[in-house]
Amino acid sequence: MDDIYSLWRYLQEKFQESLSKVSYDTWIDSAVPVRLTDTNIIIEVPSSLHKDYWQNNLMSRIVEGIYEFSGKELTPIFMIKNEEMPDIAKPTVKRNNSNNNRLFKDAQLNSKYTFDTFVIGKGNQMAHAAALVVAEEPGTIYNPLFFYGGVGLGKTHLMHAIGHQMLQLRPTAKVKYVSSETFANDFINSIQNRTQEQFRNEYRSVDLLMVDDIQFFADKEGTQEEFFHTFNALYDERKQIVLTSDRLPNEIPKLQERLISRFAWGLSVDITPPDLETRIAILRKKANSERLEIPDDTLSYIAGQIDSNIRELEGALVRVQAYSAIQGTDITTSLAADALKSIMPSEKPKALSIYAIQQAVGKYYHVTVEELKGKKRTKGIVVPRQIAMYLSRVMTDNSLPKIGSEFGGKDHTTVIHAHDKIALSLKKDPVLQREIETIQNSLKK
Ligand SMILES: Nc1ncnc2c1ncn2[C@@H]1O[C@H](COP(=O)(O)OP(=O)(O)OP(=O)(O)O)[C@@H](O)[C@H]1O
Repeated sequence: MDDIYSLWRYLQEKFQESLSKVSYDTWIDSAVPVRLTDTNIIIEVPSSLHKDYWQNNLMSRIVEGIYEFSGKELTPIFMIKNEEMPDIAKPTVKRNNSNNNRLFKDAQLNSKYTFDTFVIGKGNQMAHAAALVVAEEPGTIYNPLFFYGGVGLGKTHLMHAIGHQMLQLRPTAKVKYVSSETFANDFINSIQNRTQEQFRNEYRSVDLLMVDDIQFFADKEGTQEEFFHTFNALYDERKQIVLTSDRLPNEIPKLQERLISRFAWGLSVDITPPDLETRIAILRKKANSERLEIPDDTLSYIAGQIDSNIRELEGALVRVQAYSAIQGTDITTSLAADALKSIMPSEKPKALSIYAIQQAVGKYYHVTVEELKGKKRTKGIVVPRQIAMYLSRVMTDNSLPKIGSEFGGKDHTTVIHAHDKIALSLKKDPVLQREIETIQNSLKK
């Protein structure tokens, strides 16, 4: 047989003809042929999700392609990047989807949030791949699909992309996207207006239900109850459910156990902040779509300034664009530096107040600022209080006694103790790390 590369090129062409561009880019482009033996071809893929997809959906086509090219029957073995070579896992059993023949236009999708406009990077590769699987094979493999991660990292974008892709493949599908607040409001209105049946018909007849930011279900007992039944009805019918949150279900305070366990039935994928290359690629794509001429070094400069939140990154580009329009000059790195000067975070943002930190921590852990400042020593309050003290110490320039006094007149040694305790826990507790990162990001918004 010719070498592995000619074979691979042949397979690539074959897949290029038969797959959509986004599928090709996701599955084929990310795969690397590693070795050819008498009986196998070994292919490296980026994640277990890619491996599953290959095994479930592309297996017969690749075997066929190899046979066409070489006349040999080889079995592909998929190896996950950076992992030891695995056995061939058994493909997941697929179920059939029931048909739906209503045309549904009111999906509430943002036309800009598609797979085409989504830039894939290390932090979102797995989430993107899972999103594509779900759009193409709703209700079968990953149900529910749960995205979690910090603010402005593309969770909503991916959800909408799933909706668009599914409607493109099945124009009659009924797709519904709502924020968790909309779900809660619709439910409450249906009680007030005695239209509960209509509400249930609406939510339980969709093929794809996407609910954004479900951390806001915390504290809403009745809504959780209703969502539980909506979830069950859809799941039993093998309809796809996609959810997002800023944290994992078991980290959402006051979320019912039975919901937590159901959310774990499917796949939970986190989205982490993009690295520099991805940030540059996002800016470049955005600049191209807006037909902006921006030199590469300027894009790198902007991407280097804003590192945690893509929404802010886009905001920076808009700012630079506006600045250049006002000045009537081209966009250059020095112009970008001038435009962004006032929004650049300093080492320690001095404007941040202890009160703002108390509010952010209180909101996250569902305790009041009064409780944070009070003396109650229950665990649900003590830890958030210590976190708020810790953040006041590291994110502001306030003195220890000043911080103590802002926490209901506590001694400065209490603040030192809180700081040291949280700093120590942070070293070994990834959950706490993520929680604190989320709070810090919300303070930078
Ligand atoms: N990988 C990406 N490629 C291109 N644009 C992206 C990407 N990720 C995010 N964006 C853009 O960043 C902005 C913020 O993304 P999005 O609203 O999806 O974030 P989010 O994670 O849902 O945030 P929140 O938690 O605040 O709801 C959007 O304009 C989105 O299009």
